[in-house]
Amino acid sequence: MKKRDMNRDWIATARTLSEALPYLQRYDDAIVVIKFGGHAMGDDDAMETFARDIVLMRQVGVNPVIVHGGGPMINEMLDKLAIKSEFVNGKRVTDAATMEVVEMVLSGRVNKRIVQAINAQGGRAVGLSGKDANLVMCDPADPALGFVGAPNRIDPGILHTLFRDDAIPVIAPLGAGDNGETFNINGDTMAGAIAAALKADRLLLLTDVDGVRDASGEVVTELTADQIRAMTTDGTIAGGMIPKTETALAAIEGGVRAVVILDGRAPNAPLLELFTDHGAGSIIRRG
Ligand SMILES: Nc1ncnc2c1ncn2[C@@H]1O[C@H](COP(=O)(O)OP(=O)(O)O)[C@@H](O)[C@H]1O
Ligand SMILES: CC(=O)N[C@@H](CCC(=O)OP(=O)(O)O)C(=O)O
Repeated sequence: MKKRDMNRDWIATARTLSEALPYLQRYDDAIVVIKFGGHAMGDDDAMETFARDIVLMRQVGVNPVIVHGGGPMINEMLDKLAIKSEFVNGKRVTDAATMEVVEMVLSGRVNKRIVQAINAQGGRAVGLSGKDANLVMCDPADPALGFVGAPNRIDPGILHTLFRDDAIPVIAPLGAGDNGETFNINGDTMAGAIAAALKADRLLLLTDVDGVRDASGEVVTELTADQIRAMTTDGTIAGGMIPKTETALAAIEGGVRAVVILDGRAPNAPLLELFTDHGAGSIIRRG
């Protein structure tokens, strides 16, 4: 069995504290940005487990930052309102009416659900979007996509303030434009941009597969930038995995130490990744 695939259930393994200590020390005061995608969110039990993991991370000295998605929840609300929606290269074409719904669902329902789940586990989560404290300013990504934003200026000051106050930032992927517009940002893009601005120690992209798979379907546990480019060119990396691997490369380029693509539905996935030798998913390292 490959190292990173081994025994996923770390909690059940009943490690002794002395075994766990080196990992805890390694991540003391580390900044770990976690992208929590709509497909990874699952039911209330999955949300509770995720929230418990995040609170534990904070308790052992990590500074977690959650950047969430919510694509499926936006789709559901657009359907109810009979607003049609389409994606181009993994990004939602966003007109003014769609933008209103996107903001309502992400900043309202999804953001507050995560905040509440973390706080119910004893954490101090604070919900915000890229519009708060000028965290993320955007340019239009592409005129054909409407109000889809490309982050151009990030001011992570508010996040450092929250770290000092023992709070856990939970960020909805929206940004502000220079002319008062609201922009919709792909969750992976947002997480990568924030991780780069913070020069994070780790960016965890939680998704609904156990890592990046090769042509034979095996998870590649360690990936290089060259491998990613080759696998994208030959079509092995496709669909929703393209924005993730692109985000990973951009984040590494921007100063993030390592990016991991892993299954957010697996119990305790973020803890397994940080606090075991075998880790979880596919890792892309800087340098
Ligand atoms: N090489 C690959 N390895 C793993 N998943 C891949 C690969 N190529 C494409 N995919 C697809 O990418 C999906 C993950 O992207 P997406 O559905 O957008 O995730 P999320 O909603 O979590 O952001 C996987 O479920 C899988 O169908
Ligand atoms: C521009 C763009 O596509 N924005 C996304 C934002 C939410 C998101 O990224 O959600 P997941 O991570 O759950 O896919 C959208 O409108 O769906």
